[in-house]
Amino acid sequence: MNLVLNKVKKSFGNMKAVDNVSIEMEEGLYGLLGSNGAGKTTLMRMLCTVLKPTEGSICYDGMDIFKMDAQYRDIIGYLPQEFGFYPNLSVKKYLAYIASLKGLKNKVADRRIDILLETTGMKEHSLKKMKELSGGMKRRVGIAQALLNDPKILILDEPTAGLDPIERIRCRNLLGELAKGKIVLLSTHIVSDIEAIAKKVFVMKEGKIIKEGTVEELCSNIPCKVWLYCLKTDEAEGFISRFKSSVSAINNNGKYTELRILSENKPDDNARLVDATLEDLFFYYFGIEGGDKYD
Ligand SMILES: Nc1ncnc2c1ncn2[C@@H]1O[C@H](COP(=O)(O)OP(=O)(O)OP(=O)(O)O)[C@@H](O)[C@H]1O
Repeated sequence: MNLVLNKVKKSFGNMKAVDNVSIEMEEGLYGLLGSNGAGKTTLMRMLCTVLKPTEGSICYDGMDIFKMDAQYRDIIGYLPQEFGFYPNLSVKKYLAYIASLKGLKNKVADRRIDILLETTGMKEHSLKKMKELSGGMKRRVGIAQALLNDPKILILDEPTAGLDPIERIRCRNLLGELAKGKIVLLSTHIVSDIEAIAKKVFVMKEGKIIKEGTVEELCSNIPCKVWLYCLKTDEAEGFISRFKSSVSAINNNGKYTELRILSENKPDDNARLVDATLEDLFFYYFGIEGGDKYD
């Protein structure tokens, strides 16, 4: 099973939202990492046949997905950033409604819904109305609706957006489990969403995939050095303002402050060289404005 994108482009007028993307995915979970406006949603919408590429092809097991048409849509599950939301339906009724839209027979739908309520930890909330759910619960229902047809390909656009840290961990664990036997592509601008679970990460910037590889490969090939430097907190401010655009993390423990600095040169005699993390890589390519760890 594979999904192959060959020189895929999508333009809106003169704007190249996706620019010459060629990637290949097999079974497993893939992360699509990029800042706001990088082109992630546009790419995902093409993978779901919601949008047609301006140029290039997307093939599933060698077949053009746009020619496969309904046959392809039967094997795909999609969680858009904003999914259709019926506030007065209970979770169970909402899932039954989406199942009927997807053409599932009642008996099959009932069985799938029971399994998915269990898998997503929503069983005890199944009679709650959609409007009564927390952000995390809504995302879990969103994942459940994408899984109703037991898809071979699962496309999730920022599934953890707006979740608190506990819900985010829960969501991450669930997705790690779900990836068995499927191609899962998850977009995010939050490194920790994919760091531990992605088989491979695609880094997207200005419509292009600028890097791809396992987390280890990406981190070991970051084109600069990463330094850890611990200094007294009252001395840190001046140092930070001097190295501002190179400081990827600040950890203040009261009396002392620890800085991660991306620099070719040793920033201070007492700084020590450390291994890069995916967070450092994101900072290297997108800078301070690129992500929002607390989103
Ligand atoms: N229908 C459209 N018409 C015109 N421009 C569009 C359209 N859809 C997307 N764009 C533009 O294409 C670029 C990529 O947008 P896209 O939504 O794919 O990025 P993204 O990486 O998903 O960002 P975010 O994380 O903010 O959702 C942006 O500059 C956006 O304004």
